[in-house]
Amino acid sequence: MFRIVLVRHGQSTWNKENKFTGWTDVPLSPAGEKEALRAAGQLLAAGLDFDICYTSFLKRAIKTLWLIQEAMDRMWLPVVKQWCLNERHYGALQGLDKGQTAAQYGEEQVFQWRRGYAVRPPALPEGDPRLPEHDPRYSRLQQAGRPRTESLADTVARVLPYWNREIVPRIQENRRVLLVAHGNSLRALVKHLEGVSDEAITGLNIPTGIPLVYELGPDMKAIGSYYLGDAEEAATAAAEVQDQGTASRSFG
Ligand SMILES: O=C(O)[C@H](O)COP(=O)(O)O
Repeated sequence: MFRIVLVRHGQSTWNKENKFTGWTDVPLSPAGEKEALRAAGQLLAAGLDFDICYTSFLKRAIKTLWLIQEAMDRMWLPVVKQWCLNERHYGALQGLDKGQTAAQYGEEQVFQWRRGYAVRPPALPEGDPRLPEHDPRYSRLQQAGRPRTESLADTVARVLPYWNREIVPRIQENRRVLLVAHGNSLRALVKHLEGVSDEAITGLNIPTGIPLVYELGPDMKAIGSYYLGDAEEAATAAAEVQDQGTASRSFG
C-alpha cells in the first residue's frame, strides 16, 4: 500500500471575503495561517513524516506548506513548485464576490461555473493585465499553458500528466509525499484517485487546511482516504465551501 497526504491551503484573504480567486495570488488570512499550523500539529500527532513536498506557484499554498514545514521542523525537505498544481483559473470571475455573483446571475449559473465539470467561466478579455503573459512566473509557459479561464476538465488535463510523470514515481519509490495545493486542483486529483464521474464530482468540496490522507493500491488509485482530526468538522467545513455560491452569502 502507498500513501500521499493532500492539504488544501489555509483560508486566504479572498476565501474570507468569499471572492472567486483562481490564479490571483492572494495571501493567507490570519485564520488561514492558524489552519496551517493546526494541520502541522495534526500531521505530527498522526506520526506522519515526509521526504518531498509539492505545491503550486501561488503564495497561499506555498505559505501553507512553509508553515507546516516549520512547525514540523522539516524546512530542509525538498519542495517542488509547479504551475500545473495551481488552482483552476476562474477567468473574468476572479475578484467578484461569489454571493453577489449568485444574486446577479442566479445560483444555478454560479453552481455551473464553480462545479460544472466541463463548464468554463467567462474568459479574461485580451489585454487584461491579469492575463498570465503579464506575470513573470509564467514567462516560460507556452501560449497553451496561459489560460484565460478553465473548467475542472481543463484543470484535470494539466494536473494528471504531472501526477503521473513526476509524483507517482516518487510514491512508488516509497517517498513520503506531501502535496499542498488548491480546492479545484485537488478535486481534479481526487476525481482521478477515486474514479469519480463527471456528474458526481460536482458534489465534492474540499475544506481548507485539513490534511487528507489517501491510501493507494498497486494501481495508484484510492483504496481508502480520511481527513485528520474530527471527521464531522471536515464534513461541515466542506459543506461550507459548497454554500459559498449562494446569494445569501452576498457580502454587501
Ligand atoms: O479559487 C477560488 O475561488 C477558491 O479557491 C475555490 O473556489 P470554489 O470552491 O468556488 O471553486
